[in-house]
Amino acid sequence: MTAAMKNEVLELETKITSHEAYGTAYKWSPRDFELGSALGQGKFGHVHVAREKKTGFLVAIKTLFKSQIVKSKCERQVMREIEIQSHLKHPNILRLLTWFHDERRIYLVVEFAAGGELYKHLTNSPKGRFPEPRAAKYIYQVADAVEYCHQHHVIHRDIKPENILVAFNGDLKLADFGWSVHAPSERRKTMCGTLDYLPPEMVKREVYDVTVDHWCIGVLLYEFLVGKPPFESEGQDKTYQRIVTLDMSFPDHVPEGAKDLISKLLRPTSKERLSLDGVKKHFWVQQFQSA
Ligand SMILES: Nc1ncnc2c1ncn2[C@@H]1O[C@H](COP(=O)(O)OP(=O)(O)OP(=O)(O)O)[C@@H](O)[C@H]1O
Repeated sequence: MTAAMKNEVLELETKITSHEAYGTAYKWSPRDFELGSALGQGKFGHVHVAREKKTGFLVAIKTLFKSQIVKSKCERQVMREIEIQSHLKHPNILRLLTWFHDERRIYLVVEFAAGGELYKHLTNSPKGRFPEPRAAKYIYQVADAVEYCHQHHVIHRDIKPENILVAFNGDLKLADFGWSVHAPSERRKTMCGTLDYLPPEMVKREVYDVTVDHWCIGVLLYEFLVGKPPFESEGQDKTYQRIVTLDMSFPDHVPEGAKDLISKLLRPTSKERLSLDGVKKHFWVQQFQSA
């Protein structure tokens, strides 16, 4: 993206978030957006690409039906997701630009990630895995985004390829804060997240802290390079068993540097896990940063 384009995007983004184009008291409504094609189906409604009429700025609009939220007793979870996401401003975190609601629906106006789900990029790659430089670049961006979350006392808790989107310039955008929490020093486990990405302390329903995300980044990197997560098994019990005993192995093609990094993240106890700054500075990640 050229500097001029970057400025333009920034300017339009500011207009939308500050309501500058309309004045600060402006109340957004669906009439301000021209709805385009469907991007996907969410739990409580649909996601569409849309154009803000006055600025022409492309966004994604996620519509949530209030009745469905109430029926699933997810009011608090949805409000927490909105609350958390509206405060996070980082280049690798999907921006919630603004939101509004009417009698039946909540509309979330979010940054448009033209590349779609990272999961699809992974499955469409040759052999279902990413080449080393791409995996290293991605893991740096995820580590940077998650480090920012932790600095703002937010634990994501559900990092996986399905919850990461790709922007039009190829940068990653961490999304789906549905399971994230404001992090006190320690929390007691509530069962959530994908089995394959659960750390041992969550499997054992013990207290956990921000380093659950460090573990997930280790699983993510393994999946980037191997094409499947390290503890994937036939049944749920077997997956749990493999997680708590750290029963994993690397195929021959995984480079030594990446093995070293994954092993430093997939450690049984939280204190042993490499810091996120350590991930960004790891020699295997660093060697691809200028590439
Ligand atoms: N900002 C966006 N830009 C591009 N595509 C998007 C965007 N937001 C969502 N999508 C697409 O719409 C799909 C559904 O959205 P999303 O995952 O946010 O819904 P959800 O309610 O969280 O569903 P689930 O939790 O089941 O994934 C995504 O998988 C993605 O393909």
